[in-house]
Amino acid sequence: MSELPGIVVMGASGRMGQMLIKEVLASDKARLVGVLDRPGHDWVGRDVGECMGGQPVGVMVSDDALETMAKAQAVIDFTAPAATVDMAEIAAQARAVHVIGTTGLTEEDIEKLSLAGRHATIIRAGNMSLGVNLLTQLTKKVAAALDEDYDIEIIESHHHHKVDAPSGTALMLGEAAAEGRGVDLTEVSDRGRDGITGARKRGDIGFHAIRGGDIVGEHDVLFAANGERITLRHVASDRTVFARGALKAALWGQGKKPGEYTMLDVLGL
Ligand SMILES: NC(=O)C1=CN([C@@H]2O[C@H](COP(=O)(O)OP(=O)(O)OC[C@H]3O[C@@H](n4cnc5c(N)ncnc54)[C@H](O)[C@@H]3O)[C@@H](O)[C@H]2O)C=CC1
Ligand SMILES: O=C(O)C1=N[C@H](C(=O)O)C[C@H](O)C1
Repeated sequence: MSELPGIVVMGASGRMGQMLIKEVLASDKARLVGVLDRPGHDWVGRDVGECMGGQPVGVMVSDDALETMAKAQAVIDFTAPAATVDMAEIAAQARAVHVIGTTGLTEEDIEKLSLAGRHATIIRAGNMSLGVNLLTQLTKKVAAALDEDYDIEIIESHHHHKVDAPSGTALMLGEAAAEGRGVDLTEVSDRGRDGITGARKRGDIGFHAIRGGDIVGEHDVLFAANGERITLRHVASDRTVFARGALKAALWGQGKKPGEYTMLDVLGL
């Protein structure tokens, strides 16, 4: 039997699920041992290679997470909040690393994941790309160097299918800016202004979401003062950057102690 870590991909039919399956199948460091989709999905029971329009790969789409996870060393999960919270318990039971890319999680969801993280290895990030994780560090540094004369606004753009706002990445960047400034994001966050809002409050961090077409993911962090502006920008033009990061996280997590980790840990940033 192969010694390579066995990976399960959750949300097989999704935009990210399909990217992840291709990434794992192409890897010489991991093997695809299972794929999951939600009960009732028409891919369930069929070979995932064929579902994706190619040759069979010998891995059937399942809706039975418990059974599928028994073979796995890691599960990569880019699905929806309720599915991710349910999977956290199953991954912990299976002693598999749980790599979470799902965004739109509530505080309550995050608390449940933290409970699971007491006895499981969880790696979670609203964006798994190297570029965005580096950008969080740059954002923190710039925010620390500038005072509140510089208004911080985070502008994100995504495809028209995206269901959550602000994006997970925008929230990561907001957290980084707040940390750099030494403030609590929940106290300064100003989301999507509309109507007679009054003048901008000094020290606020603003969030704005654009949704349209097939935009993969674009994020600007604007520092605007009287007389000058700085913009830090990341543009993702291909979802492979997220899939590559997620697989790296699944491999990095092998043998790590239970706990909650981020891509900063994985990338050593
Ligand atoms: N952290 C990161 O780097 C990135 C995160 N994302 C996030 O990943 C998530 C998914 O994004 P997309 O692939 O664009 O969405 P999508 O809607 O194309 O795919 C979601 C998939 O999850 C499946 N699913 C739903 N409930 C399930 C369950 N109980 N069990 C198994 N599968 C289930 C759906 O059937 C679907 O195949 C979103 O939250 C998105 O924001 C997306 C890209 C990058
Ligand atoms: O839903 C998406 O597509 C993306 N979601 C993540 C987010 O919410 O930031 C990451 C990336 O921007 C694509």
